[in-house]
Amino acid sequence: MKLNKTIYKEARNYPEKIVQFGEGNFLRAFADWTIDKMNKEANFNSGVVVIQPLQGGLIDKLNDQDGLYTLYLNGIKDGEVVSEHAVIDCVTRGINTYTNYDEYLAVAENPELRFMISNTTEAGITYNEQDRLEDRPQASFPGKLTALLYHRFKTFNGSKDKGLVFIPCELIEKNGEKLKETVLKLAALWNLENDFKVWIDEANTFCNSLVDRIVPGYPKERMEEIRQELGYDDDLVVEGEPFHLWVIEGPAWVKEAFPAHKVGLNVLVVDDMTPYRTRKVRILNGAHTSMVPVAYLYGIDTVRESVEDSVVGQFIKETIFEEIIPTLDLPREELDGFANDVLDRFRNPFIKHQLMSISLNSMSKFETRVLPSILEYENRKGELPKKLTFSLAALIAFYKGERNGEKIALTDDAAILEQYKTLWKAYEGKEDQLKHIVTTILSNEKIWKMDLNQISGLTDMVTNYLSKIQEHGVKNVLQRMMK
Ligand SMILES: NC(=O)c1ccc[n+]([C@@H]2O[C@H](COP(=O)([O-])OP(=O)(O)OC[C@H]3O[C@@H](n4cnc5c(N)ncnc54)[C@H](O)[C@@H]3O)[C@@H](O)[C@H]2O)c1
Ligand SMILES: O=P(O)(O)OC[C@@H](O)[C@@H](O)[C@H](O)[C@H](O)CO
Repeated sequence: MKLNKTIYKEARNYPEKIVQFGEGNFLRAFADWTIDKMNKEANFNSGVVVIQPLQGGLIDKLNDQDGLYTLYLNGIKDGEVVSEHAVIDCVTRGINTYTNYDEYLAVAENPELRFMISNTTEAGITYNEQDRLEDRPQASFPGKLTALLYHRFKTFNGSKDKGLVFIPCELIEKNGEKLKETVLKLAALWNLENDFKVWIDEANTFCNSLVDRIVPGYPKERMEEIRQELGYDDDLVVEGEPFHLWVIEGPAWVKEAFPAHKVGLNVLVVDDMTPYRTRKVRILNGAHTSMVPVAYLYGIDTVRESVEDSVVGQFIKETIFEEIIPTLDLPREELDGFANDVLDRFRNPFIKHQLMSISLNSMSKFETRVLPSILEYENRKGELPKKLTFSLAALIAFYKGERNGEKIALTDDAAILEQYKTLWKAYEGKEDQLKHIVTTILSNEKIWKMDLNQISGLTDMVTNYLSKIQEHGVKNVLQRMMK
């Protein structure tokens, strides 16, 4: 028996006021949970129409379940064990733009539409100059969005009260500003009239936002147990931790328009989210991204096991407290407190956060989440941080795509994977090739936005670590390093 509105009779029908790009785990466990709570406890009365940004995805499953799914929140909150689950019913329908483009465009014609929420990973908010207004659909998320907004602008003759409030959740700096800038760039590329650009600018509000909740996603291994507990089948069960924080940088009126504070949620509307963002991205995400290649090649599969392992755990703690925190400007006590909470969250006994799931697009994540700590450490101390540099070497080894003779299912940009494939193919155990691999990867300015070979000593240090990793394996090298 599959979860749907026939078996879940409590499900309500809400008017669609929110369009959401992305049907992934995070948005369902965080943004839609927030909306669901506001609907149920503050009469927010808003439904969410979900757009699948890529050709493949979960939209068919979502529609098969009438937009319903079960969310589990498991962890420790204020020292108490929390384990709760609920059916989220704010999603009205899902649309695949590749098969139902007209239905997609028609979303723009709804006068009640008020918000846009997105999470298309760090790879999503990009300018694609191949996109055209006539495409059905445009390849990129901003391309699709610009077409939708243009249709709205036309439908309502540029009416100023039909603009939207944008709250993107992608973990990139100034996500709202970047999205607006990309939409305007596409409007220029497509030669759309100036009035449209003015409408984008004046009738719409692009907020920047920062999200925080660990969402490992579909609890594959516990599904039999969960099915027994729920008494129905649900292909979209999603699991997250109770902790949540959503910092929205925007005008003060957004707080009333999106009244999550009224239902006691940790959703802040602020003038400047920079300190929150830097702290979270560098400490939490930075620790995740830097631990992945090290811990995975060490032979560990999950975050909790990594933190609890005596060697890898020590590596992670020293990385955070000795190499990341000293590069940040908030009071030390506050940073230490946040980092200790993060380590507790990583130890959440209920959650099996797979390192491989965090490894998605690790190259761009390393650039945004870890590289700034390396650069700032070097800037402040005049030397390179050893553990973060070791992690960079381990990352290059990780992209060889093999752990103990088994293939690693790498997921990243096709061009990056191709580059690694070519480089590692030419290696064939030749020591001098390692420096070539490192130099080539570090010089990829598309990834790093600079040539990392220019950082004094980095190429040699990474090559040296990579050479040791190749010869002895991460486990042996790390065990010696952490003695
Ligand atoms: N899972 C977490 O713990 C968590 C917590 C905070 C933030 N996030 C953020 O959420 C993002 C997604 O995480 P998730 O767990 O929902 O992953 P997911 O794999 O479940 O969902 C990914 C979503 O991004 C879309 N997408 C992927 N690449 C895209 C591209 N190039 N263009 C447009 N859309 C694209 C997919 O269609 C899908 O909707 C992460 O990259 C991260 O920025 C996740
Ligand atoms: O979700 P990603 O893939 O961008 O990054 C992996 C994790 O670092 C991330 O999901 C954190 O768990 C999250 O950002 C916590 O709020």
